[in-house]
Amino acid sequence: MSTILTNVSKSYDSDKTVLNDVTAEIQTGEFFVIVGPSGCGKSTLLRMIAGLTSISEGEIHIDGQMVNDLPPKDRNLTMVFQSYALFPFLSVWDNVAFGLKARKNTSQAEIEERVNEALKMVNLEELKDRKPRELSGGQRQRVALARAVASDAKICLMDEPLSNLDAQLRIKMRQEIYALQRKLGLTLIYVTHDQVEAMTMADHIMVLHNSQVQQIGTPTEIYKHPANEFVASFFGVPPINIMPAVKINDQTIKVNGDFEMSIDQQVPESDFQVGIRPNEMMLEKVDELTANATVKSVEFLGDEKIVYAKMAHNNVEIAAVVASDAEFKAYDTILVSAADKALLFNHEGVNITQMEAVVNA
Ligand SMILES: Nc1ncnc2c1ncn2[C@@H]1O[C@H](COP(=O)(O)OP(=O)(O)OP(=O)(O)O)[C@@H](O)[C@H]1O
Repeated sequence: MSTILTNVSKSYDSDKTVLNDVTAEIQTGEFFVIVGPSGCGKSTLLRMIAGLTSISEGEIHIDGQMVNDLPPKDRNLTMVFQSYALFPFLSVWDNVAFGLKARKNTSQAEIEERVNEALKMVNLEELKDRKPRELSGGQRQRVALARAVASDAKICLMDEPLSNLDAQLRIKMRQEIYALQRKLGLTLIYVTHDQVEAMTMADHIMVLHNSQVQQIGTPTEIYKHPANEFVASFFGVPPINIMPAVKINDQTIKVNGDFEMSIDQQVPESDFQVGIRPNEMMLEKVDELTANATVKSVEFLGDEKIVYAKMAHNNVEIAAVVASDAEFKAYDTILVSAADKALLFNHEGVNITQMEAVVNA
């Protein structure tokens, strides 16, 4: 019982492929997030699962049934859009009931029970007679969620449902959606361009870029073992530092011509890059002669600081997370090195790290 995409491709015009050969299996009851930069085809993929956009090549199966030619209403799924798609002239209650009424095979008593239950779940019972225009953005979002919940569909598809909300409400709604999905055991397929949303909610994440699936994995797998440079850079704030490196000897490399580190795998001969997360960078204030970088700016975040620095070679800029009491300021001359872990990428950007690299600071 799952949703299976097999070699799914999409071209809108004959020459432009928007999605190329997407294969994935989404388990029943899981929170599956599709993430990627703007225009990478996320919505298109969701709309193909929903049946709102045709499939150019490949097959989609839902619970064992090939659905390529099945109209949306027969796919037993529900969808929450960015715009919520609420009917402005219907009350909250009627908006939630709309799908059930349209199906015609649900009794009035059952409709009432389901709608009331769904409204209770999202804490909107008291506002059930209001019209959408009399609600805040977050409340409208909850109506859309209640509608999805009431429909009792097996699969719920959401396309950037939180993008219209302010930051605080987004965090709150994120928690509510997550709690609801867990409570109901919904299969939730969720599209976002926000890596934090993906990381915090997903059981599995599909990363899309350049029309292709870059990686499918749990948030931990994606963060710790990114398939390539793109995935490594997409997740993490500030992003991972990627720098060129050369081999010094079998287990020592020189990063960006600025500092050496030893790693516990056979070092590639040439032409590779190293990726170091900002919290693995180490900084030390030193005199100009010893320095290999200069501080550009410092951001104070409360518990920690982010130091942005320019390395001595290649105009490379790095970010480092340091303790909030570390005293760095713009124009300080510093010695940059790296602690603990590094990823290695070959010239095509593919992650070739065999084991975690260890630093010899
Ligand atoms: N109906 C259409 N006809 C032609 N091209 C389309 C159509 N819909 C989308 N596209 C193109 O397909 C590509 C993928 O669009 P899609 O909306 O799936 O991306 P997305 O990843 O959801 O982007 P965003 O995060 O900006 O919403 C884009 O280049 C877009 O211009």
